[in-house]
Amino acid sequence: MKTRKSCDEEVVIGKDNESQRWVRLIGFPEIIQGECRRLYGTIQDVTEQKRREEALWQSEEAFRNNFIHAGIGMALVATNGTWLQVNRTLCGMIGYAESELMKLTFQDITHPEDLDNDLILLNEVVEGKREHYQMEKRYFHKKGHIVHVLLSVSVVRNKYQSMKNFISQIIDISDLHEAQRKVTGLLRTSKDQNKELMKLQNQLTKANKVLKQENQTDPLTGLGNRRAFHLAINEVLSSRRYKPLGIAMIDVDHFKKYNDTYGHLEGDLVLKKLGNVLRRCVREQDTVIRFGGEEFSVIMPGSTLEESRVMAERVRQAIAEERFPNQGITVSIGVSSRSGEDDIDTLLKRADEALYDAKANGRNCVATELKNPGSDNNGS
Ligand SMILES: Nc1nc2c(ncn2[C@@H]2O[C@H](COP(=O)(O)OP(=O)(O)OP(=O)(O)O)[C@@H](O)[C@H]2O)c(=O)[nH]1
Repeated sequence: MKTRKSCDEEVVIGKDNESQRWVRLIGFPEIIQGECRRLYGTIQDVTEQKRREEALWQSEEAFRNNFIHAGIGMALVATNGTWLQVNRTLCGMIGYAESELMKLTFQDITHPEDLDNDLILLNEVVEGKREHYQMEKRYFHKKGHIVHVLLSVSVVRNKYQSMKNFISQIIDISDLHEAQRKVTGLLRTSKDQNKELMKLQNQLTKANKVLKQENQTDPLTGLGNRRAFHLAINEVLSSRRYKPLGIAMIDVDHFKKYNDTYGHLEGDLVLKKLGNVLRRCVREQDTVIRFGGEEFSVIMPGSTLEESRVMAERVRQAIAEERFPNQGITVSIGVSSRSGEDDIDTLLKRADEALYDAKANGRNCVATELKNPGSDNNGS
């Protein structure tokens, strides 16, 4: 009233915090003869509006503080890629001063191999297909080296929902990337080493197999040797499949004389050929062994004494009918068959005794074990 001017002010009324309110005072003085006689005006309660403004200010202040002091890189980026605002962490991460970075776009410092993917995703945000995207990408540091980052981009809109710019959060994952690279390298190396190890192991297994084979094979005839005989017998005895087990011991007749007459090498040829005849005569489940010298053996799983005798007779006949160089060859055969829980030695001893009998009976014949003649095991 004293100044005689109109007023428009916002003031606080009320005594304490709880009752205090903001009001807007608008007044016009009525001046008559230079004197202010009356005052027209309005008083509007603007407390809510004031509170909203305060909340907005506080939220902006919080965002600003977060942005500036964030431990990760943060930037506001224009839709054309220009940096609008960057924080200190981002500048430190890629080695640029704030003023230098503001003259660039994100495209300028992005690795060319990552740029297309980044632009595709950004475009999807511009087209409204997505509000946000995240990707791993590479920036070039000002000094030229690569910085691996995890980038998260969100759109910032104005109050009319139009796109204003983008806000980017950028985390330096170079250390993680390096660790990953080392782990991958180590895995590859250990994979290569494993491969090499497997190869060596395979070679070793093959070599062992060959060695084992050689260890159990008679080099002259290619038949199993005495070692193979014991392994084969043990295998049969440990299996419950075949209860009866026939053994034939086969010995060449007058072989000394053959050797003396035609020479040892010719004798070898006879032994070789005998091996082939034996192989030809036996069944699939039987095993032919060169027991030693001019002595062979046939293991007949599942064969009773009589079945073994029949088999032995077939062998004897086949050999007697076979054409050998120089002269015909005959063999004497002793047969035994497992009865009860006979062990190998007992079985062999009985077959040997039968062989002795065959020789004594004039050779070129088959004799069966004499002991326990009634023990022909029929497998039941
Ligand atoms: N060529 C050759 N002869 C062998 C081999 N092993 C053993 N002999 C011979 O086989 C002969 C066996 O002779 P003997 O044990 O007297 O028996 P045999 O002359 O066959 O007489 P009987 O068995 O009684 O019919 C010996 O002359 C041995 O040298 C071999 O690998 N090669």
